[in-house]
Amino acid sequence: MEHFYTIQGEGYNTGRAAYFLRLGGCDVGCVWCDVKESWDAEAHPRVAIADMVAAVTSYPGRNAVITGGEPLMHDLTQLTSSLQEAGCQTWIETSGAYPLSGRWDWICVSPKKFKAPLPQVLAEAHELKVVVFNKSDFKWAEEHAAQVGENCRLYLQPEWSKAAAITPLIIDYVKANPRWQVSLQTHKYLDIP
Ligand SMILES: C[S@@+](CC[C@H](N)C(=O)[O-])C[C@H]1O[C@@H](n2cnc3c(N)ncnc32)[C@H](O)[C@@H]1O
Ligand SMILES: Nc1nc2[nH]cc(C(=O)O)c2c(=O)[nH]1
Ligand code: SF4
Ligand SMILES: [Mg+2]
Repeated sequence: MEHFYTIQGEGYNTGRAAYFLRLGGCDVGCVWCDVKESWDAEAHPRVAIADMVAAVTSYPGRNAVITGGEPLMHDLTQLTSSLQEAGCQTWIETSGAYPLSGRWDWICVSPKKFKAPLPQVLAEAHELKVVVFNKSDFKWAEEHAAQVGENCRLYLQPEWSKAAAITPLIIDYVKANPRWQVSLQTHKYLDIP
């Protein structure tokens, strides 16, 4: 759908330069999704893997973030192999609703109520990033934290349109439950892509 070189704004790798490859197509249907224009895969042109890799390596950073849309609706085996052969780290942003394909250096799973994550994907996550939309989401976050591996990092991220009200609740929750960390969509505060 689009690709751009920027700073990873969210989660464990916040602040690091990364090239984002946003793949079209998602049927998860989050009411608050901040990229609804990505949902219809047919609305976006197909791009050859070699061209994606060339775009990534035309910048000095060597971190490639595959996001979407829901990137695991595509078979990512060839794309991730090609990126790694070109010397890139492969990071994914996924809801976990589809089976994992591809080879990954960092897997961020952001589970959704609208289409449940698969247990196998949660088990592989390096990072669990739960978007908090209302108070009941803290309990829901804990239910998913029980399904990840013991070294998985745990993040709570305010839903953007409710950030003013929700961020103070997240701060209190993390102070009381310190295995969780705060994740903000820092690129939106920085006004970068
Ligand atoms: C647009 S999604 C694309 C990748 C994948 N479909 C997913 O949901 O993880 C990228 C990240 O943005 C988060 N996100 C989307 N809309 C958001 C919003 N309104 N506020 C906060 N985070 C949001 C998602 O939870 C996910 O972690
Ligand atoms: N800067 C920046 N960081 C991000 N982290 C996850 C994003 C995404 O939409 O997947 C995203 C994004 O869209 N921009
Ligand atoms: S799974 Fe990701 S891309 Fe799909 S609707 Fe939800 S936030 Fe948007
Ligand atoms: Mg985004």
